Amino acid sequence: MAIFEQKICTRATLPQRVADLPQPVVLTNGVFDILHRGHVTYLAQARELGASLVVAVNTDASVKRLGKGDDRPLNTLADRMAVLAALESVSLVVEFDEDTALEVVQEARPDIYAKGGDYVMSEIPEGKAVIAYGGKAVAIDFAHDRSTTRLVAKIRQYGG
Ligand SMILES: Nc1ncnc2c1ncn2[C@@H]1O[C@H](COP(=O)(O)OP(=O)(O)OP(=O)(O)O)[C@@H](O)[C@H]1O
Ligand SMILES: O=P(O)(O)O[C@@H]1O[C@H]([C@H](O)CO)[C@@H](O)[C@H](O)[C@@H]1O
Repeated sequence: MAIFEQKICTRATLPQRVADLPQPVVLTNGVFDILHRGHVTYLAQARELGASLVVAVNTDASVKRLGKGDDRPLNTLADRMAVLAALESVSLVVEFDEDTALEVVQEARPDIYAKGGDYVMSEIPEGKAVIAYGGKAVAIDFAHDRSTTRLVAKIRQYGG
């Protein structure tokens, strides 16, 4: 196992692993199917909001329920988590199988919850939960116009 894979933790150990991190802790969540420049810039900015960054990653079954396409995710949960764990900005990676990361937020109780600017914090369950217990919810503006879905379409167009 590569050393960075030690950043991957189970749901059962999440509260203790979060408590052991340098504080304050930022948490975000998402699919992160094919990592692109938008993602890595966004993750670096999220990490800068605090001293540690936890990334909660959708399981393959929960990605299917999001309706991004029958063939998504292209990368398995294990691969998506390993790639995220290898990033300098990321402190801890955990999976979640629910439709939203609300329960993960409630278990980890981060000081700050971050999401890309395509979400309105006061409208999503994770954002509402963090605000309710006195934490901060931050929407980070897109610095680069990129998307995994568009990358996949481009590869298919030129892939023959
Ligand atoms: N270009 C971008 N700039 C900044 N943040 C982004 C960008 N693309 C996605 N994000 C953020 O990264 C997280 C994971 O996004 P996601 O995996 O849905 O990326 P995506 O490229 O939009 O994927 P898809 O095209 O499959 O929907 C989300 O919090 C989202 O807000
Ligand atoms: O990568 P995505 O599609 O931005 O990630 C989704 O974010 C949703 C968001 O947190 C609003 O609740 C979440 O519900 C969904 O499970 C994906 O993580």
